Amino acid sequence: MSQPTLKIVEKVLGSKDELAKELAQLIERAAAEAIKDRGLFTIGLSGGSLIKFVCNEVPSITTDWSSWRLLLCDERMVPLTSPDSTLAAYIDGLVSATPLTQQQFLAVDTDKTAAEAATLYEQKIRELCGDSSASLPVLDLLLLGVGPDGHTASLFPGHPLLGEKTAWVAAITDSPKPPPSRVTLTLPVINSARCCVLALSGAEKADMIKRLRRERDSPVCADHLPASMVRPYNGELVWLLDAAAAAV
Ligand SMILES: O=C1O[C@H](COP(=O)(O)O)[C@@H](O)[C@H](O)[C@H]1O
Repeated sequence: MSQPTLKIVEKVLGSKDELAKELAQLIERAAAEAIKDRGLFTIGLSGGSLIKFVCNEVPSITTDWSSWRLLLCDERMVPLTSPDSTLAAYIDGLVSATPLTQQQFLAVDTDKTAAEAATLYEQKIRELCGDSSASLPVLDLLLLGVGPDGHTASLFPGHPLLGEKTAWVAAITDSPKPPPSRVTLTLPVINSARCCVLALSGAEKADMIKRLRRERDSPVCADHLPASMVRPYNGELVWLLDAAAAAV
């Protein structure tokens, strides 16, 4: 059976700073559209290098901040005091620099087991979406990073979680990248979003990106890297690369 066509936009920016500015403009547009159409903007944030891109440029955009609801594409099971906490990094970078409040962020309960936290996080997203019986949520915008191994969120190459079909949020306790215990949005949730942005930067990722491009442009297969399984067929997939990452 042939796969539906995926709408892909790929942009190569000269530097990491330009990438951050492009990303901020995209977020500004997505927020304006979501708020106009639905009165709320739901945005999923990832950790790692993406945090700086978002925190450096997003505070200068024009938006109705009170209509934002921010969740995490994945979170490490560490307390907010840990330097590994993705939520803490965003609170630190965004709450003092914008009118956003900490209550607008959907926190993962990192004091629970990963399995309990995943169940609770799914409930929180169901409440946010206002439809407790929906089969999948339609989040406005997911910002995803890609690790040098091709992982995205906390979905790692060859991991059984890539086959998850029904849960919205899953626990992982054997992450190959530390810390080992995390929760993550699953592929069905990621691929139901209105827009997924992959932010790809750094020369160390260039070889992996060549492989990702090939995989992205061919039918999905079980041995593909997790980042090339990001295919929001009912929305749009945006790749933002800096020149070093895009080098062929
Ligand atoms: O561990 C993680 O890594 C990925 C990629 O991080 P990067 O620093 O290589 O960009 C990140 O997207 C994910 O959210 C995070 O938990």
